[in-house]
Amino acid sequence: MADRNTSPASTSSAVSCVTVGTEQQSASLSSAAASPLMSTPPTSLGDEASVLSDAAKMEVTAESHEESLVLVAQTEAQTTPQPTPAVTQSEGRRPARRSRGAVTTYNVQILAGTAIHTPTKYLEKHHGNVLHGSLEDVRPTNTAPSPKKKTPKRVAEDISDPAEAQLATETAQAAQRRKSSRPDLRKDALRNSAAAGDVVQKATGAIVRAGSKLLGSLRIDMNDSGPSGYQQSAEKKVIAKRERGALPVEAENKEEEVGEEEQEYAQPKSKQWLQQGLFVGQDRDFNPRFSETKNRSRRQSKQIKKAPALPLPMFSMEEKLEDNDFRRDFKLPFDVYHPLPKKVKVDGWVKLQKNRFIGDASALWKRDKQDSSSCYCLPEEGCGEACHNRIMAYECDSTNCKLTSEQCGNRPFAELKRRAKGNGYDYGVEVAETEDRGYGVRAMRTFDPHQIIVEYAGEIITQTECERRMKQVYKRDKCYYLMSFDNKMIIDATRGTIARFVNHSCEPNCEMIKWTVNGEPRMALFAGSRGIMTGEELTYDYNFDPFSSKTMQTCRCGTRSCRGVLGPKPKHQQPQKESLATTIVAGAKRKFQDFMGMGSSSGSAPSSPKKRKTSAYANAHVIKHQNAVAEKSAAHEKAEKTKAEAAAQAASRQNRALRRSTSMILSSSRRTKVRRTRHSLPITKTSRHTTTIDYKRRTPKPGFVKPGTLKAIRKTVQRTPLALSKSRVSSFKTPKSQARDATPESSSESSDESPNITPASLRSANKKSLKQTQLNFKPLNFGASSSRSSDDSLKFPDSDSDFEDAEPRVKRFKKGLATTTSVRGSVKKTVSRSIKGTKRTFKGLSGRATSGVDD
Ligand SMILES: C[S@@+](CC[C@H](N)C(=O)[O-])C[C@H]1O[C@@H](n2cnc3c(N)ncnc32)[C@H](O)[C@@H]1O
Repeated sequence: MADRNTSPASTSSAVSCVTVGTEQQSASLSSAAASPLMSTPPTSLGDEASVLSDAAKMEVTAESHEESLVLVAQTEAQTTPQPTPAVTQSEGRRPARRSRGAVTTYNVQILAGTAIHTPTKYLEKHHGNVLHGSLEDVRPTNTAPSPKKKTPKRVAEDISDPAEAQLATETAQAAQRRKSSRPDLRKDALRNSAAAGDVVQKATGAIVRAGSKLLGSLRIDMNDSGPSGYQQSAEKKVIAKRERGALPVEAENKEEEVGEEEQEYAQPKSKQWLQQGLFVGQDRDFNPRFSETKNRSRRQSKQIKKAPALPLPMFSMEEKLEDNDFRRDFKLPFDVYHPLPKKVKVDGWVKLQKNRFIGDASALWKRDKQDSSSCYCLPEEGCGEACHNRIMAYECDSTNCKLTSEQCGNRPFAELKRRAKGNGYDYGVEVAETEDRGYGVRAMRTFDPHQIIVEYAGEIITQTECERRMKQVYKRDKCYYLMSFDNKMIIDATRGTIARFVNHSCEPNCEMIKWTVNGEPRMALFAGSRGIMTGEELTYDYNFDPFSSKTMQTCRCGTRSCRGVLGPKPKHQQPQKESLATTIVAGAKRKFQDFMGMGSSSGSAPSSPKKRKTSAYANAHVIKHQNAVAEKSAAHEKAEKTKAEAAAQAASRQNRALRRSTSMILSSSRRTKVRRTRHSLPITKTSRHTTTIDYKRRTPKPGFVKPGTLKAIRKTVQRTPLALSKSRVSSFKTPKSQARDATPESSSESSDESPNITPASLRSANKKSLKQTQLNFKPLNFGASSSRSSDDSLKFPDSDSDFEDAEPRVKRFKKGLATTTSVRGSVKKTVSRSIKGTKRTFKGLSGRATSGVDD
């Protein structure tokens, strides 16, 4: 116990609670409390806390006791000598718990005056007697006893307990001793704390003032200007006062101080936040004395050309670097937190969030309700890739899917709806301007592969309404926002969602897909298999239908595999087949028209609504391209025409020749008849059928059919009989004189000399003779005398068998004649048709070109 008492660290705890048991004890302890060691303030927070807690408990008691004891002690001290504190036997023993609980406990901390360490705030809260103001106010000016001081007297007089009286005496003595060295310590301490509070407050004020002045001076230095804000206004007031001369300098200074204090700290203003760094966004000629607006107007008046702020490099620095002219100073953009260029506002765009039916479309729509689909996915599958609805592009809902919306992963349009309720970044797309394709759509966030991005919604119209709009409403428009939808319906997104601004690309990053949602078809843009990055332009393949599009538009997507036009790649002109003239020319014409993008409906009529999007006006580039193609095609047509003419000439020559041969054949036939009549032979009928033949193979080439053809035919006819007898084939020579002199009579005579003719030999002889016909073009003297020398086996075909044998050849000639006639006719027709068609084509093309250029 003695050790503990001597320890300064344990002082507070040792002395914080003193149990007054006996007189001796109390005397010894009170003396201990009065010793300087015991007044050492606590050093630890825990200790202090314990002090505070004790102080709170015993505060009132201790205070009242202190006062009373001091008075009692004073009176007793005057009468009795001070007893020397003695250590009794019982000092080393701790009293029993019961005895300890029965006695009064005092807070010696407060008694000893060490409560100085209690924070002022705490005292203010828990003690009514904390002193404020200057020390003068606290210092007793009036020595007259206060009425309050009488109360303790009464209390002291009331003390009847001898133990308490003893304690009071001892405490009074201790207090007396303390008073001699530290008069009224507690009050002083309280005063001191109040004064210290004031000092701290003032010091804080001074520091803040100094800080603001320093900041002001810094601003002045940096900006070559005076301070700003409220400080400036305070200074202005002072200057104004000086100017008025209303105050002398000293008074003025005082007033200034007080004024500043009042102005700045009496009513603290809301905190002034710095909006930006000191130099960010400042131009060289920026004067901070002036407002932003005034600075701007001053700069504008100076007409200094400033470089516009650059967009951040990650999006456009590459192209800027490629631009050699781009060599300018730049400053950091103020809105560095907004990396993308600002989104644009599109004039005249009426936004629609969902489809709206116009006119008859609604009725038609109801009539053709969609089919249904359902899936049987398990929760663990989550309607993934294998979901039946997903495969069929049907959105799952409570009617066709058993999973909950949290479990199911096939509800894209529901997701879209959720996103639309969020902020712009949830929605994820915005309109932006492209360099050469008008407006476009840009992603403000990332999208997963195949994730829904935005719905293509607008007015649902019928084909009739579409045509009406094309003719009347959109006839001067450059862009159409029409998309073939479902069941001959068209979505006109002129009033519609942002999806209407999505441009075409030959290497797109999105897809436009039709889905069935709650039984209704809906179109939406989905991310492609690569997904989408923030800032990427969204594109899909327009997939124009070339048969219904009126004009092709040049594609400016700039991808490697760009097809050059919006739509499928134009087919190259295939080499023309020289088949039948009709087929050729008709085919060529169709291909030419296809290539030029002119269907049967081309002209002034609007294009078919089947096509997804068309442009009303072809630009100059397209027209140029079309002209080039037209020239090429015209040259080709011309070549075709020349060829056909040459063929026609040849055919006509052949025809003339055949006519001659026909007359010959006819005369021959007549003669045959005569002979037959004479010889009573049956007349062989000649076939008049026209066979369809291949133009290329059957039409004689120019130069092949010669005027001498007739002679060749005659010769063939003449020579045929020669082949009748094997023995005579080799000796086929007809002396001209003999042939000329030969008479039918003589020939008739000789006919009797050819009996050995078999059908087989005739056939083979015919073949051979036909071959020879083609090979030899010797003049044939058909009417020459059939007389022959005995050596020569030449025999005029005057016998029946001979004429019979000649019959197939006659047939073939007649057929040839018919064919040639038909070929001639068809060629003639085709050529005229071709010329007409070409004329029409050119007419149409020139008309279109003119209108396009005009536009
Ligand atoms: C549905 S709009 C797209 C939005 C359009 N850019 C705008 O400003 O409103 C279709 C039109 O955009 C233009 N366009 C779209 N993609 C294009 C591309 N790759 N090249 C050239 N023009 C394109 C064409 O004029 C086309 O007719």
